[in-house]
Amino acid sequence: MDITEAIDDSFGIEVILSEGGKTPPCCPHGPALLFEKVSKGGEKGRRFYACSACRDRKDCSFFQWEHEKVSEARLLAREAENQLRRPPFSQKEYCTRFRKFASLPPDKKKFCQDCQILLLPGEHEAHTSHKSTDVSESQLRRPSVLLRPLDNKKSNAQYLFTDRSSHFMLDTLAALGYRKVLCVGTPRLQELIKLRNLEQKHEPMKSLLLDIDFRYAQFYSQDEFCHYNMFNHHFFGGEASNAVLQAFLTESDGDKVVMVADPPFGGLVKPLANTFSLISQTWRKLQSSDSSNADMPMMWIFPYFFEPRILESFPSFSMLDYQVDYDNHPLYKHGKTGRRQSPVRLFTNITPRAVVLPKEEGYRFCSVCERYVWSLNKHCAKCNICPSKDGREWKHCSLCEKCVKPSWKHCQACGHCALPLHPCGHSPGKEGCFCCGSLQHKHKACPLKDTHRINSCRPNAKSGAKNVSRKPLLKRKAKRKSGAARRIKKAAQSM
Ligand SMILES: C[S@@+](CC[C@H](N)C(=O)[O-])C[C@H]1O[C@@H](n2cnc3c(N)ncnc32)[C@H](O)[C@@H]1O
Ligand SMILES: [Zn+2]
Ligand SMILES: [Zn+2]
Ligand SMILES: [Zn+2]
Ligand SMILES: [Zn+2]
Ligand SMILES: [Zn+2]
Ligand SMILES: [Zn+2]
Repeated sequence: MDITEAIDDSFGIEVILSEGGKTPPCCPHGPALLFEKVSKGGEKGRRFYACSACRDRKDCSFFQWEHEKVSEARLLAREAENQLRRPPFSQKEYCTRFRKFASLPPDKKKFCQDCQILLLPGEHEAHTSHKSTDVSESQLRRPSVLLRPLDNKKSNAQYLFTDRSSHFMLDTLAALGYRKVLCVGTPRLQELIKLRNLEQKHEPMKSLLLDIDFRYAQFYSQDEFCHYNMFNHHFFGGEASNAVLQAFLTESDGDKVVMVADPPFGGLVKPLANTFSLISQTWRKLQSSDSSNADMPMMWIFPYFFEPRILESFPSFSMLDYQVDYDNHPLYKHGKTGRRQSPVRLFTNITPRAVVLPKEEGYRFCSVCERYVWSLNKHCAKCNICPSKDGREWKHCSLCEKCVKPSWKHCQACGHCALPLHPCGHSPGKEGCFCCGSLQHKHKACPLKDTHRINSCRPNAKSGAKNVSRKPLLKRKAKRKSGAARRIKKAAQSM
């Protein structure tokens, strides 16, 4: 039995976080997450453990029923597999290697494209049949350019910030007085911070990168990089890495710290929120007593249609109108220049009016909402908000008494606004409640609403809950959208 079979006949999957003190089994990505099947009637199904980080079982096939007895032989095989998938060097060894590499003459500085590793002199021979390239000083300072972005659509596609977006974020954080940036899954931001320090034009900033991609370990010292899984707050380097985080979060000499996280798109909100809360708690414990109630300043970069779910976990967060865009993503471009506007936004507990969005890019300040908004996001006097979420100009419907997407029309039969081609008359929706499957009510009225909170409530039967990828969502007219893509698109439409 594997995860696909386990969820094949199911209606939905829910993540169960920390119930009691049971230690979860480990896959190569650290402690597995506990999931629960939810069937159409809303009955709870069997619980099982699966990998926290991989949404494709080709990347990690770990599966175990909650109360399954696992034989000694299987445990040993598992441990062997976990060992096999560890990085070839420890962080300390990577640092020593880097120092050696940096001191090599320019013509000896080689990088193996196939193995994605910096080569030391004695190692060239073993890579002669591989494609290797020279590494310049400036390339060594830009690992996110040197390394091939991971493009595994299902588990870990690496989308790197454009200069526009990364400079905007860094300038904003610097202007707000932050001197330490905890970079969770944001290697390009960390790189920019280090480059900026070299210019010696600004007050120096410190950064610590936490990322699952251990190729980055080659370029950073032990207090600059930790091999980390943000879905279970797992440090592959154990206690030593945890100590690095603690030291970083300690605000000595008034160095204010902020976290910036850009998780993979299909990442489950609930475990991510749990991780960010744990980081905030660690930060709080390290503060002087006067900030014992404060929350750690955070920016969580995620698509706008996850707003309800993020706010459910972090009610003090606001979604900003700023459109984050990516270099290696042709469709996720800013405003008018790209084929589409990027749906990726900043969610933050920093006061929105303090985050000044650039006027020259088309943002303006709304004095009523006290935040910067996108030019097409016009303030509605009736709703008394700037209502647009997706960057388009929304319009007020007096019957619904709220602003709706420009493409929506008020439907008399349904009694609310919807896309002109919606499955009309099937109120509360042809597919009923997306939480428990009942056709009698909508999610809002679902009696199980508070018990069934998962990122994407209902997986497509075949593709499974974990098949959430970043790319398919972007292809508006993809021939056949994955279950996840359909779901996320639906989430976007229902907003
Ligand atoms: C969408 S990319 C964001 C990159 C960012 N925009 C930048 O330019 O620096 C997601 C990042 O999270 C990392 N990542 C993916 N899964 C992760 C996990 N389970 N734990 C920690 N990091 C992860 C990836 O290696 C990648 O660097
Ligand atoms: Zn795994
Ligand atoms: Zn090689
Ligand atoms: Zn407004
Ligand atoms: Zn309105
Ligand atoms: Zn309406
Ligand atoms: Zn209708």
